[in-house]
Amino acid sequence: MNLSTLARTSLLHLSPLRSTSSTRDNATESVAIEGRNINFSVNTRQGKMVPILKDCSIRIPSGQLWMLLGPNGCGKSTLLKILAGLLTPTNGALYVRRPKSYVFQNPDHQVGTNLSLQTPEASLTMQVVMPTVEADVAFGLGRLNLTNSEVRSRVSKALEAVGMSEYLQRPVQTLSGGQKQRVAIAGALAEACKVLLLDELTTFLDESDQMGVIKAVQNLLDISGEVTALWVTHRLEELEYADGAVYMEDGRVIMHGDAASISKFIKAKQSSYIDRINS
Ligand SMILES: Nc1ncnc2c1ncn2[C@@H]1O[C@H](COP(=O)(O)OP(=O)(O)OP(=O)(O)O)[C@@H](O)[C@H]1O
Repeated sequence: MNLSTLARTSLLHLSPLRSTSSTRDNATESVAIEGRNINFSVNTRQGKMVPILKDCSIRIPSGQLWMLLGPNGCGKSTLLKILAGLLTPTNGALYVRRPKSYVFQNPDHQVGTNLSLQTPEASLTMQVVMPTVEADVAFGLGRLNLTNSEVRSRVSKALEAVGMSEYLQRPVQTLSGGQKQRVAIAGALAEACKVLLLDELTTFLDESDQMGVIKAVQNLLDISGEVTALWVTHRLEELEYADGAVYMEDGRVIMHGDAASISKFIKAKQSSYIDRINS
């Protein structure tokens, strides 16, 4: 999205909040992600303001895996990019625990890339080919002033958390799509990232790679107890791995809460749509 097309913004930064809901055993009571009445509009070339997000509010407890679902074009990626700090909302209030990391949809745009660009809101990564998985995960640590043994320890723990320890010396370009996604997540973890914003990671993956990535994310949340993940997906079946979910339509948050209720709600909508087109 072209930043020059953004409308004037009025963004309030929230302080860390407390939550009363918690479904993962080791979750704390604190909130890792909160957005209140987030609006986002773009100006078209004809000078018309087009609303993309309309009064979106979400609240995600720390230590949990939540999924963000909805039809094509409903605003999922836009909301995720706002949470990542890559886009600025037109107005609303926002809190996202730091450090936070946005992982791209296409693994080839993420792994072997890692040329970091820091903005006040987020870090962006650009493509530079790294020879091995170890070098790739370690790359972002270069700016942290760590000793070699600290770097090795962080890389090894991060790769262990995503089940990729045995790939340490593998050239990145020989990995499958799902393995590249897991290495990208390990890179964020090695930098002690507390919030993972994951944009349709499983879109380009086959079923076994898809499961590998979901399990890796679940595993690292279980191990750390303090990493929170928000996962954008189209796949309803992935909801069974989530602690909670947000369902959007036409730029609005329609439903927000436990994954089972949202799954039921979406299935009911789908079957009523199928009934309508069959009648
Ligand atoms: N710069 C822009 N100018 C005009 N419209 C835009 C711009 N960027 C995004 N949009 C529109 O905003 C809407 C939301 O886009 P977004 O990519 O957030 O949707 P999404 O739910 O992630 O879609 P998908 O599931 O297809 O990836 C879409 O209708 C898109 O066409």
